Amino acid sequence: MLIKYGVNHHLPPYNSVIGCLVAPSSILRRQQFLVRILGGFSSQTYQNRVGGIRSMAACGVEADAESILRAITPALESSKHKGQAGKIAVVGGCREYTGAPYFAAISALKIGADLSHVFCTKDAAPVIKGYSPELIVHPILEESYSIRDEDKSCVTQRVLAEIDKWLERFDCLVVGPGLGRDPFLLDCVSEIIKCAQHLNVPIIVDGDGLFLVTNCLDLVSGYPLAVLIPNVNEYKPLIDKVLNCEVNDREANQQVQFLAKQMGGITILRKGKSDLIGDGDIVKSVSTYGSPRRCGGQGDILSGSVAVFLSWALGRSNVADPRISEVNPTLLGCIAASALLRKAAGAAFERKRRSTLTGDIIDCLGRREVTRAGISSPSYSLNTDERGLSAREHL
Ligand SMILES: NC(=O)C1=CN([C@@H]2O[C@H](COP(=O)(O)OP(=O)(O)OC[C@H]3O[C@@H](n4cnc5c(N)ncnc54)[C@H](O)[C@@H]3O)[C@@H](O)[C@H]2O)[C@@H](O)CC1
Ligand SMILES: Nc1ncnc2c1ncn2[C@@H]1O[C@H](COP(=O)(O)OP(=O)(O)OP(=O)(O)O)[C@@H](O)[C@H]1O
Repeated sequence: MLIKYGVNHHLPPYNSVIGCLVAPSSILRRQQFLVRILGGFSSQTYQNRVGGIRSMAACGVEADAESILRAITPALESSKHKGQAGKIAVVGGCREYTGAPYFAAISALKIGADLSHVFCTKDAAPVIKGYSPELIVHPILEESYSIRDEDKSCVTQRVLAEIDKWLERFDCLVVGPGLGRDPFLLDCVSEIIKCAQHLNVPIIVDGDGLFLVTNCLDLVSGYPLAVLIPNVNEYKPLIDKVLNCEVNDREANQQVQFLAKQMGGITILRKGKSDLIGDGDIVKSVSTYGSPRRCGGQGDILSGSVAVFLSWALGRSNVADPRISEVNPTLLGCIAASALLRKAAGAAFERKRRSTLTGDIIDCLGRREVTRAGISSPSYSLNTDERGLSAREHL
C-alpha cells in the first residue's frame, strides 16, 4: 500500500507496511548511534534490538503500555544514591507562563526523578520557586524587553556559559513548557538545544519549543534522542512545514510515522484521544481511557513524565529483558509516560469530576491504583455518545 500525502510530490512515497516491519538503513544507523551513546551493545544484542523492533511492530499498534511501564521503572534500592533515578531539567517559564514549567518539573519529581531543575526568565523564577521548594530554579533567561540590543550577544554568551555548567549532568532536557514567543529568548534556547545535542542529552520538545523547532527544523532533525510532543494545534503547522500537506486523521498512524521518518528518525508523540507515538520505524498508540477533562497543563505533566521514563529506559537498555533492550528507548519512554498520565487523570477524575485540575492529576501520579498493574475501567460516565449517560453525571 503506497501512501502519498497532499501535494508534496517531491517526498518519496512512504510504504507503511514495509516501513513498519523493516528497519531501513537510516534506522540502522540510528540504532548504531544509540548503541554508541549507550555505551555499547554486543552485536548480538544489536541484532536483537532491530529484530525486536520488527516483532514489536508486528504485534499490533496498541502498545502493551502497562508492561512497558512496569518494566522500565527501576526498583527502589537502598544501595542507590541521589541522582541515580534521574536528573531532569525544564527550559521554560516566562512572564506569562509560570504554571507550565512547574507542572512539568514537579511531575518528574513525583514520578521518581531525584532532581528537577527549571531554567526560566528572571521574572518567572521567584514565582516558580514559590510554588515549590523542591525545584532547583535558575533565573538565567532574558526576554527582549529587559535588555538593550547591544547587550544581546553578551547575554546569550552568559546564558550559555551558565547552562553549560549543568547540561552534562542531566539525563533529559524538556524544552518549551511556558517558554513564550520572545524572539531573543527563542534564539538563546536554540543555542541551548544545540549544546544539549552536542552532549547527547535527550531533548523533549513541547509547547512553545514546538513553535521554535517547527520554524527551524534543523534544530532537531536527525537527532535520535529528540522527542516532539505536539498537541492538536501544534501538530498542524508541523505537518504543514515538514510534509507540506494537511493533517490526515484517517491515516493518522502512517502520517505520524512519515513525519518522524522525514525528520530523520526522531520520535513524535501526537497527543489526543489516543496518543500516537512513532519513530519512523514503528508506530504505537496508547488509548488507555483517562479523563474527559481537558484542563490546561496535562501536556506539561506528560513532558515531565516522558523525560523521566525516557531516561529510565535509556538506563536499562542493556538489561536482558527484551521488552526493554530491543526497543528504542524514546518510544518506551513515551508509551510509559502516556499510560501513566492517562491513569492518573482517570484517578483524579474519579474524585474531582468536573473540578479536576492539573494539580489534582499530579497528586495522583504516585497513587497505588495508578502505578500498580492493571488498568481499571472508569466507574464514571463518559458522555452520552459513549456510555448513554448525560454529561451532568460528570459533576
Ligand atoms: N498554567 C500554565 O502556565 C500553562 C501554560 N501553558 C503554556 O502556554 C503556552 C501556549 O500553549 P497552549 O496550550 O495555550 O497553546 P495552544 O494549544 O492553544 O496552541 C498551540 C499552538 O497552536 C497555535 N494555534 C492555536 N489554535 C490554533 C488554531 N485553531 N489553528 C492553528 N493554530 C492554532 C497557537 O498559536 C500555538 O502556536 C505554551 O508555552 C504552554 O506550555 C500550557 O501548558 C497550559 C498551562
Ligand atoms: N480527546 C482526548 N481524549 C482523551 N485524552 C485526551 C484527549 N486529548 C488529550 N488527551 C490527554 O491529555 C494529554 C495532553 O494532551 P493535550 O492536548 O491537553 O496537551 P497540551 O495542549 O499540550 O497540554 P498543555 O495544556 O499542558 O499545553 C494527552 O496526552 C492525553 O492523555
